[in-house]
Amino acid sequence: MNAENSLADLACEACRADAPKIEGQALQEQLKRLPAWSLVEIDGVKRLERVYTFPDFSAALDFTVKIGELAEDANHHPQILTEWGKVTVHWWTHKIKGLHRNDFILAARCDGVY
Ligand SMILES: C[C@H](O)[C@H](O)[C@H]1CNC2=NC(N)=NC(=O)C2=N1
Repeated sequence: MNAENSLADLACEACRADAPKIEGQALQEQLKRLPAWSLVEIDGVKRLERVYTFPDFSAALDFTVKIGELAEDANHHPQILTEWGKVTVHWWTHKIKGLHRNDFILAARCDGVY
């Protein structure tokens, strides 16, 4: 069982506006558990990013629906860009304008349905 799978199995917690952001060394440690993901910063907000590739638009759309369903199940939602052959997913926690443990859990769950 690799670290990524155990990450996907963790429970998401209801995120509060005063929840601590994951930053610094803790952020680097969590990133190691998501080798296919990158850390990006857009408009001053750190996010997790992965680009998934597919044979066509239909497969990309099917994956998009799966991501939407796991997001709804967790009440934690990504930004998704769906294109022909590509789905770009960004995770961050809007309430804290940064990264929360939930974002790492959901990113791992996305990998689980890819
Ligand atoms: C009211 C609802 O629970 C909140 O707006 C949830 C919905 N999904 C969410 N998703 C993400 N990524 N961040 C949030 O802060 C967030 N908040």
